[in-house]
Amino acid sequence: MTAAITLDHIQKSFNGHQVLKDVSFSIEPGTIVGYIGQNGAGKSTTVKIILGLLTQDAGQISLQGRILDPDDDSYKQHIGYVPEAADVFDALTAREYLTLIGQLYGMTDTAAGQKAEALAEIVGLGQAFDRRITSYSKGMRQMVLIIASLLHDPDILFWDEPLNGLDANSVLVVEEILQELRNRGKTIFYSSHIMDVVQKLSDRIILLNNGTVIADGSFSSIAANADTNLQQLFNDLTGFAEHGEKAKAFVDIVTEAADHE
Ligand SMILES: Nc1ncnc2c1ncn2[C@@H]1O[C@H](COP(=O)(O)OP(=O)(O)OP(=O)(O)O)[C@@H](O)[C@H]1O
Repeated sequence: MTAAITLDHIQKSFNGHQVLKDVSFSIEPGTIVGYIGQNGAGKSTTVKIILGLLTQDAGQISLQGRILDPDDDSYKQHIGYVPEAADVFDALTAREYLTLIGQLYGMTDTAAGQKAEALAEIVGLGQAFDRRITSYSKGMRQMVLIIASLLHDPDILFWDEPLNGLDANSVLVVEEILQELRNRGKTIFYSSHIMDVVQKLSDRIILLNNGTVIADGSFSSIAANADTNLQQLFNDLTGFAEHGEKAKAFVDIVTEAADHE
């Protein structure tokens, strides 16, 4: 089977600091991959390189068996992206914004508008669909981004913190949507810091630390024993043991009597 995503020895530095030292993996279609790592580990950088928003210093990327060519962006038709921090044109209504996105992917405005409205209705945005996005809550904006990433029915999804700002009910809906997409052969590559969700949803977990992949596999295959959970495993593998001491030292300083002028 042709891999959906293949990274072959990717390296990337910023200002002399090597963020990605040597990152390689290959992902089969129809897989949900949780891409995890500490803040600043290089998760967003990896995704931006795959999407052509950044250029790697070394290494090769293939999507659906085709080596990415920076001069040919036709592969973007097959990709959906939810960025971690999105610039939405929030002076537009959701209808206007999503119709515009659909058009950028080659849909007619009628088809894009109708599809977006039907999706918005299902996730509870129907009544707000013709309101400006400036008036939306964080969770509502996130749903707009999720719809925007799916309008053109892409094969591969890159979602950076897709559950950002969503309430508990919306999280459940999005989790089910992810699983349904996977069941229909889509590949989902997402990053999140919510370890219980990553543990529950991911067919495969890839843990990035110090610029390399230090764990890669299903949760049961990377867990040392059956009693652990992904949060514990993450702490162990990234060498982070002293969270209690850190919290105490932090609050000691907060509550320390200060000299005031
Ligand atoms: N355009 C840039 N210029 C300089 N440094 C950058 C740039 N983009 C990212 N970095 C640095 O690269 C490192 C990795 O950043 P990245 O955003 O990929 O991390 P991340 O794993 O996604 O983190 P988080 O979980 O906090 O979102 C950080 O040290 C960041 O400061």
